[in-house]
Amino acid sequence: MNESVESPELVEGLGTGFSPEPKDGPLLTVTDLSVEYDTPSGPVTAVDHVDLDVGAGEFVGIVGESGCGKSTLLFAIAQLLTSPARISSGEVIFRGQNMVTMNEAELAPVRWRNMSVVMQSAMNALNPVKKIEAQYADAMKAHGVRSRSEIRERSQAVLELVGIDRAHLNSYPHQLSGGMRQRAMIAMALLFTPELVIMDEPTSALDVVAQRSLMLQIKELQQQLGFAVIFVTHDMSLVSHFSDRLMVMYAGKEMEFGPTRKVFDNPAHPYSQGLLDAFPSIRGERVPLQGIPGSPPSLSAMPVGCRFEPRCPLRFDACATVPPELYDVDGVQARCLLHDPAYRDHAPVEVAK
Ligand SMILES: Nc1ncnc2c1ncn2[C@@H]1O[C@H](COP(=O)(O)OP(=O)(O)OP(=O)(O)O)[C@@H](O)[C@H]1O
Repeated sequence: MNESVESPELVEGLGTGFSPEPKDGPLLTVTDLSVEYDTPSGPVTAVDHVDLDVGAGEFVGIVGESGCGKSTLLFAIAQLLTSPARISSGEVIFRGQNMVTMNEAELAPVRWRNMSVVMQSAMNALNPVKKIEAQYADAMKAHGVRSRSEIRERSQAVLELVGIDRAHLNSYPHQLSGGMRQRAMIAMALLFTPELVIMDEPTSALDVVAQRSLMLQIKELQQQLGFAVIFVTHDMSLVSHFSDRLMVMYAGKEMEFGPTRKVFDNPAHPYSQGLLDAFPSIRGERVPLQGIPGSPPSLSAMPVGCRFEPRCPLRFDACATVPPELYDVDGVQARCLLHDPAYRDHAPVEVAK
């Protein structure tokens, strides 16, 4: 968690919607959350009984390969799922209220004001035929801000907060560079200084240099304004220096969840280790990269034991039949039988190449 959070009142033009006092308990508690997609051959489970908590001002990263359910989880948290997806179990308690049982009218004031979402691509999220200022104004009007001077003042403040000159309020999205567009979209998510900003790979369309600079800026804003972040990415090294805690997802389940440093320094799950080996580190020595052989299972044909078993270099017989629980490994939760006292001393079998 961030220990030195400045009051957002210090940021000119942004004064409301955020309370810097620590709250009792987590800001967000997700319990037993499952999401199903209805398909012609029956429902498939993309998010499978996931638990997650996020504290006020905390930065939580969610990593995993494509298709492991990260975006579906984010959309389920923000109550933005649309058919054929639906929440089939669980709760999303945000600021003491269960968002799963709230209707659209109840959710509307919470979204943006208290919780906002930054999508993968600004080109898809921003309206290409409207100037930035008009898009910010629409968002504020939809949340009851009527004063033109307040709208202008806030729009300028958030844009400058992300390092873009206020003159660009007059620009169309295509007149901005890719990095600026992503920044403009993040600025839009900060119009009401929410307590939680949910980010779905906001840097994925950028080159490595722009990616790094946007990450630094997100972290800086987070520390300045004190909001919590859930940040989804497939690139584990990207969140390594920014997140307080890290959740590693695979095939709809959390495989490992704990303080980022611990997960990086000593991954408790072979899948986390595989992800770490698959991406170059932003800093540090150069080592040959290794991918994880094979691909994630199909949602309609999940392995009965551990979902990672078919690809796991440390698998042993029981992994094929016994679904692992989450085990506590020195303050990190890991879903791997290697940490079950009954199997801990089990010798891994040789993996067929
Ligand atoms: N409309 C749909 N119908 C059926 N299955 C779907 C549908 N949309 C997504 N899925 C499946 O849900 C699973 C989770 O997808 P999701 O997009 O949440 O994964 P992700 O980890 O965010 O991937 P990415 O990094 O590529 O965005 C995938 O297996 C995907 O094929």
